[in-house]
Amino acid sequence: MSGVLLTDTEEINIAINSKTASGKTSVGKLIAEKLHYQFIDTGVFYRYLGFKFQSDNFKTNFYKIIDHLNNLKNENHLDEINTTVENFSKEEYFLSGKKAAILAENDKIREAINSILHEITKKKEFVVGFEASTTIRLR
Ligand SMILES: Nc1ncnc2c1ncn2[C@@H]1O[C@H](COP(=O)(O)OP(=O)(O)OP(=O)(O)O)[C@@H](O)[C@H]1O
Ligand SMILES: Nc1ccn([C@H]2C[C@H](O)[C@@H](COP(=O)(O)O)O2)c(=O)n1
Repeated sequence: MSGVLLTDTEEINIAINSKTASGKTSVGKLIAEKLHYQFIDTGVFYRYLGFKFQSDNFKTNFYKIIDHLNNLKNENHLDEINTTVENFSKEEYFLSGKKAAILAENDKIREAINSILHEITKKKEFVVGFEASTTIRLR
C-alpha cells in the first residue's frame, strides 16, 4: 500500500476496494480510527437488506425493497444498519449473506445502494470498503 499525505484542511473519502475476506474491514477500521474518519462496510447494506426481506419474494417485492432503500439515504440510518448486522447470530449472518448475494446481482438494487453511499459520503471523511466487483466512484 502506498502512503497518503493529508493536510488538516483536506476533506476526502478513502475507498478500499478488494475481494471478499481480504481484510477491507480490518484495515478500513484502523485507518478510520487513525484519521478520525467514519468507516462504512458496504456489505452491511446488502446483508441488512437480505435479512430484512429474507422471506419476501424478490420479484414481487422489488419496488418495496427499492422504496425501503430510498428511505435510507441518510447518515442517521447507518448506526441502525451497522447495529442490526453486528447483532446477527451466526445463522442470520449466513442466511443474510445468501440473500444479499442474490440482491447484489440486481442492477437497480446496486444503483440504489450506490446512490445511498453517494449521499452519505458527500460530507467526506469516510473510509469505505467495497467488494472488488462493485466499486463505485465516490464524489
Ligand atoms: N492482516 C491479517 N492477517 C490475518 N488475518 C486477517 C488480517 N486482516 C484480516 N484478517 C481476518 O480475515 C477475515 C476477513 O477480514 P475482514 O472482515 O477485514 O475482510 P473483508 O474484506 O472486510 O471481508 P468481507 O468482504 O467479507 O466484508 C477476518 O476474520 C479477519 O480477522
Ligand atoms: N459493495 C458490495 C458489498 C457487498 N456485496 C455483496 C457481496 C456479498 O454477496 C454480500 C455481502 O457482502 P460481505 O458482507 O460479505 O462483504 O453483498 C456487493 O455486491 N457489493
